Amino acid sequence: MAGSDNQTLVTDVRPYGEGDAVNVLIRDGVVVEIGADLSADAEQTVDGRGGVLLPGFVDLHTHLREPGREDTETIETGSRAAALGGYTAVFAMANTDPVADTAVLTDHVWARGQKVGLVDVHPVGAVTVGLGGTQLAELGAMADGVAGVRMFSDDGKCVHDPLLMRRALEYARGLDVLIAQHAEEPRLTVGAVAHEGAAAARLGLAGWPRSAEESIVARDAILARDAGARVHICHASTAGTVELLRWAKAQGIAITAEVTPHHLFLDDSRLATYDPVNKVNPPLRESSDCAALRAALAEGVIDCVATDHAPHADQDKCCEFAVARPGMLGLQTALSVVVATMVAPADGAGTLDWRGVARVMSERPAQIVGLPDQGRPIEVGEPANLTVVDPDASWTVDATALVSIGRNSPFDGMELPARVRATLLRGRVTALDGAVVGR
Ligand SMILES: NC(=O)N[C@@H](CC(=O)O)C(=O)O
Repeated sequence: MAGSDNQTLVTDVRPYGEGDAVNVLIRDGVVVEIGADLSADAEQTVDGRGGVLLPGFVDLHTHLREPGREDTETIETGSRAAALGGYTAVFAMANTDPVADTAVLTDHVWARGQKVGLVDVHPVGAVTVGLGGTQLAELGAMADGVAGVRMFSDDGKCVHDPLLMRRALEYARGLDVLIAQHAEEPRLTVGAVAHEGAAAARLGLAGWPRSAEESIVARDAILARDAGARVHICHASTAGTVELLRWAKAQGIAITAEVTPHHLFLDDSRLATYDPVNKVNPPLRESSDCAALRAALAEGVIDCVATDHAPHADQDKCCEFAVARPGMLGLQTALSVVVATMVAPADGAGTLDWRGVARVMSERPAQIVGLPDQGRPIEVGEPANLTVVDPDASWTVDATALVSIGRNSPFDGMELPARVRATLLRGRVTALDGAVVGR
């Protein structure tokens, strides 16, 4: 008998990895029942045996390259990677070509993401026209558009003019939107390609000092304080940034921050091969920075994990280190890297449990941008944006098997723990056992 076509049953899962396994019934995109002996005439049943049920992941920082560089990623291929990675919402950065600095473009990105239908693709609007850093973009028009843009960033570039940043924060406060800063004082990184430290010095690579990031984090915390605005720090990468965030939060400044999976895991010892797959902005730092970032994420000084998924074409990446584009793939490996660094690290000293994973990959990101239907508790009556994780799986990353068009994964060939088994967007299965499930 055909099942009821608006119902999905997820069986034998442990919400947040706690308690006994339960079945979860979803109807019309909403969780309607959770129970041990629950059965239902559902159209689709997801066998979650042994799985941990988490709220769907939310990525505040991804590059989908459409429009302009569809040879490296499109909204469709990026959405597929997101679904396979357990994501139900992603924020697509504005550094496309043309730049997403008008409502026409941000509304287009939103509409395209909805048409693909695998993940909610929220466009990030540019702070300045063309990411030029001299003239504010029409934040209000983008916020009022169909996409309802709620986050603005010149990511890839820093809004380095302090007066312009101040104005942006003042407007953002009025519009109740978020400015996300790529913290890099450009005068301190002219020609820089790697973290300024012993490894870069040995290899003859021009250095990107920690102070380039930290000076902007400190400045923007103070500007946000005086504007009474919220500010979000993209891809925090240094131990000093952690201390500045701790200070600013203690003052009551409305500052939040993200860390990428690669900055939690990889350090500048990776540079020794000169392989440009390890080139990224901000650069891979020292192992002491990685340790500080992990501790800050566990403690909540850093709020969340964001991928900074940055696909590039072979011709832009497989070339001399100094000229290669910075950036790494992240969507399909993020959960596994978070587990490898925070939940089940090799030394056995895990600092996050599954509830903590839900906090940093789903709840906090949704709260930071104010998404009402994401990062919600797993409870009856809540929207069924959900991810089933196999905590006992292990897999070897094969960059050629990832669904992004770019192949630039620094985790290629590594064996990583845990795997996303299923992703559900408003109750509809978008990924199952490593395959995308289309509409
Ligand atoms: N994070 C990266 O290394 N790359 C980003 C932009 C940037 O921040 O340089 C990209 O768009 O490729």
